[in-house]
Amino acid sequence: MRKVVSPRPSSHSPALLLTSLAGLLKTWLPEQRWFAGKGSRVTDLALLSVTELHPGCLHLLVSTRHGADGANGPGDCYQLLLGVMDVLPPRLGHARIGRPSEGPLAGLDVYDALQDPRSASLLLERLRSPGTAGPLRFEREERVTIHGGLTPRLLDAEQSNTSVVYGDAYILKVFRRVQPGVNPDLEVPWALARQGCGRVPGPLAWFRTSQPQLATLGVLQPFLPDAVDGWTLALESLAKGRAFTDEAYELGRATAEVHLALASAFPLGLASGRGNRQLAAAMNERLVSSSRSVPELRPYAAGLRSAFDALAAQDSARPAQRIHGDLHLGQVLLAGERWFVIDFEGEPARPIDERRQPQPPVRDVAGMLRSFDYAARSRRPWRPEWAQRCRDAYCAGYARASRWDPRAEPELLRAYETDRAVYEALYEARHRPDWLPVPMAAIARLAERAPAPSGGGSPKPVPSFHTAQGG
Ligand SMILES: Nc1ncnc2c1ncn2[C@@H]1O[C@H](COP(=O)(O)OP(=O)(O)O)[C@@H](O)[C@H]1O
Ligand SMILES: O=P(O)(O)O[C@H]1O[C@H](CO)[C@@H](O[C@H]2O[C@H](CO)[C@@H](O)[C@H](O)[C@H]2O)[C@H](O)[C@H]1O
Repeated sequence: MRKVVSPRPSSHSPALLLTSLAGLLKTWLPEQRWFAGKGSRVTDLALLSVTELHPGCLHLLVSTRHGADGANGPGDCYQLLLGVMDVLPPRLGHARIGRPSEGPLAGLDVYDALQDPRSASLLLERLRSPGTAGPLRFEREERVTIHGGLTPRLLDAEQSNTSVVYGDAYILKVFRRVQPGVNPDLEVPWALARQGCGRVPGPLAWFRTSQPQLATLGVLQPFLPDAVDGWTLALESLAKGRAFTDEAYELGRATAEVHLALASAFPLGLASGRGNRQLAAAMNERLVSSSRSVPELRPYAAGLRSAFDALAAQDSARPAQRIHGDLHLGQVLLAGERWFVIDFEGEPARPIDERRQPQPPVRDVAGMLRSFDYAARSRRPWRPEWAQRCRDAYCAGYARASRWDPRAEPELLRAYETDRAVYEALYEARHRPDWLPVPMAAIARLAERAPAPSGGGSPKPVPSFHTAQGG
């Protein structure tokens, strides 16, 4: 008979458990979408904490170094929930990580417990009743009812984290790459909910660890059951040859409303401390460090720098505030006729302290403008005019709600779009190498192009994503 095995962490030291798990995890981790080291070998792996969540389910924080980091890189921390059984039933076959040949778990099946409905349900129960488990602490909003007994399903989305949907009521995002500090995806929606901002689903419950340092591990939010994300809608509009300008306009308005709420909820930045020269210098530094990992960027470095130089040459200092930090079409959901903004984590590769710094809101605007370009370029025929119309509508909607039209400052937009495209090139090289041609097409254009007065202009044709892939 199959049985659930309970490898009690108290009886097996992390060092001993590692003898069972190191080999398996070194193979499994690089295959995961959320692992920041696609295609490179995990060179070092250590267990930072091990907690038994329930019999047969271990909560692990592991630190890894992979080939792309180099042997002396800082390493990354990942959150894993591992199930252990003597024989995995076929219904969980897809979740199998492997069977260790040595150590305390030798001969047992180890699997990704988030894909096991039983473990996912028990996690919801933990979140419903505040308390601790070793270094883990589960907390929740006191004033809301969180229902139990809902059927869990793993979200089948291309994600940086792993999300479980319970019934049609809640969505739990389990952060995979964990960094010390309060995750902005808890901090920001929590603060916006207190502002009464109706554009963001507010957190209902969350869990964190105190070891090896304080870090947010997961957030439960209301699930918007009929919502469709902006990326899906944009691709649909392209496929059907439909305009997306009404949606883009409303999205611009929603972005500006969220920015206004963020400006009230958090302290504003010192504009003088983030003058244009400093902003441009930081962008240039990111270009230099990204070019180390993405050699494809190197031929364009001088041209890209000219975008940052143009920003540095401007006199006015930039007002700064908390922003979304990684705004794109996949981070907005249309429910009925209303846009919601989700995923305030910021750019997941950056340190949390940096992501929490006030920034000029144009950074989010640039992220969304780049996203229209991504959508237009992700299928054939490439539709630059579709992206241009979306840009104009989005900026007009933004101007309507905020009284600032991003198109009025083309140098500013070019610098921020360039910075975003450099980030995207690094992101794609690490996570989805097949997609690298998409930001690279923009890199080629931004490196050559002086900004057009409307912030638009006809980009030079470059191979589309599918052409680049040979599709
Ligand atoms: N509150 C929600 N209601 C409905 N769907 C959601 C909600 N939050 C997230 N999603 C879905 O989950 C996907 C991934 O969420 P996201 O927070 O962007 O995770 P990640 O950071 O892992 O990419 C979204 O694209 C969306 O489809
Ligand atoms: O996982 P997150 O949503 O936190 O964001 C990361 O992954 C995104 C891809 O899923 C990536 O976005 C890039 O690709 C999108 C299309 O898949 C496109 O809409 C965005 O404009 C483009 O930046 C994002 O950069 C990354 O942080």
